[in-house]
Amino acid sequence: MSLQQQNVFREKHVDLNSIKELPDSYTWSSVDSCPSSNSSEPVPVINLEDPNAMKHVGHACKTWGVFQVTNHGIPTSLLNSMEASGRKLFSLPFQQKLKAARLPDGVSGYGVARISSFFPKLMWSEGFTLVDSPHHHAQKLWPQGSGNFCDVIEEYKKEMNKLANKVMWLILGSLGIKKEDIKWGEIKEACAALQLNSYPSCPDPDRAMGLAAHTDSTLLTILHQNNTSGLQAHREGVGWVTVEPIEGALVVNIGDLVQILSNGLYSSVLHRAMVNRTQHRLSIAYLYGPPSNVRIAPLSKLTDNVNIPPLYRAVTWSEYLGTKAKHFNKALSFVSLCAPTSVFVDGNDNNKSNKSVLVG
Ligand SMILES: C=C1C[C@]23C[C@H]1CC[C@H]2[C@@]12CCC[C@@](C)(C(=O)O1)[C@H]2[C@@H]3C(=O)O
Ligand SMILES: O=C(O)CCC(=O)C(=O)O
Ligand SMILES: [Fe+2]
Repeated sequence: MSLQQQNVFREKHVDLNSIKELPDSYTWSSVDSCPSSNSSEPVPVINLEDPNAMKHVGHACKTWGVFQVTNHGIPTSLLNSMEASGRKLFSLPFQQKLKAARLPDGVSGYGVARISSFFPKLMWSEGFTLVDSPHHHAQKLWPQGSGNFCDVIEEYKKEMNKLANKVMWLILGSLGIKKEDIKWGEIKEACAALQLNSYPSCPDPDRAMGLAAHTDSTLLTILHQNNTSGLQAHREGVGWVTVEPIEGALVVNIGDLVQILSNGLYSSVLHRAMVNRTQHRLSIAYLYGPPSNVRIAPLSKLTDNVNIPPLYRAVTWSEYLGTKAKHFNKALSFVSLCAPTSVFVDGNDNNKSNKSVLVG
C-alpha cells in the first residue's frame, strides 16, 4: 500500500464506540422519517409451510419487494450461534478488527460499508464481509484460536443456501418459471456473500444513518435482524416503512438480479438501516446470487420480442457487481436496453428515491 493509500485507509476506519457526540461528518441533514406504524400496512409475513406460499410470495414481490418468512427451517440454535459469533467479532478491540481490514480493492474483510464513497456523510456502522472460507480472517482476528467461529459461519452459509434456493424457486414459480426453464438453478453451490453489520448505539440517532438507502445486487438477500428494529424498506407512495422484527422470522429482500430476470415484473427493494440510542444492533445478511459467470438476462418465457421486449441485456453477477461498485444506484440503467429515459437523482443524504426510475 502506498503512503497515500494508508492515510485514506486510516481516515476511513473510526472506532464508533469511542465517540460520545455525533461529529459533523456523521450528521445527515435530513433523514426522512417513516410513516407512523399505525398509518401503514406492515411488510407481508409468509409462512413457508403454507400450501399457498408461492402465491403469497408472488404478491409480496409485486407489491413490496420485501417480506418476512416464518417456518423457514433454520434452527433457532443456529441463528443464536451466528448472532453470538457476530457479537464476538465486533466486540474485539478496534485495532484487532483492523488486522482483518478489507483492502482498498478487496471484497472480504472488516470495514465501512462499500457504498460509503457515494455519500457525502459517513454511516454509523461497521461491517464484515465474507465470500470464501472465513479461516484466513479468523486466524488474524484470533491468533490464539477462534473457537467455533468458522464452524458456525460454514454451517450458517450451508443452511442459508438451502433456504435461499427454496425461496428463489418460490419467486420463479410465482412467475410461471419451471426448473427446466433455467440451467443454473440446479447448481448446488450458488454464489453468496455473508455480510455482518454492526450498528453501535448512537448518541444522536435521529441525525445519523446506519446504512444508507440501497438495493442489493443479488437475486435475493436473507436478513437476520436479531430482534432489533432498524431496517426500513421504501414503498412507492408510502415512504419508509419499518420492517418490525418478529422473533424467529427472517427478512427476504428482492435484489437487482431478480428485477433483470423477471424483466421488471418484480423490482428490487430500496432499503436502509437506522440506528438507536441504547442498543447495539447486529444484522446478518446472506447475499445470494447465481454462479458468478452465468449470464443473467430477462427470462425468455417472460418476453416475446414483439409486445414485451427484454428490458435488460445479459450480465454475469461479477460483471454486475463491478457496474454497481462504479455506478451504484445507476447500475441497473447501465444494463437497461430502454432508451435513455431514466431519471436519476444523485445519492445524497436527503434523497429517498435514489433508485433509477424507468419512464415509459
Ligand atoms: C455480493 C456482494 C453484494 C454487496 C457487494 C458484494 C459483497 C458485499 C455486499 C454488500 C453488503 C452491504 C450492502 C451492499 C450494498 C454493500 O455495500 O456491500 C452490498 C453489495 C451489493 O448488494 O451491491
Ligand atoms: O442491517 C440491516 O437491517 C440491513 C443490512 C443490509 O441492507 C445489507 O447488509 O445489505
Ligand atoms: Fe441491503
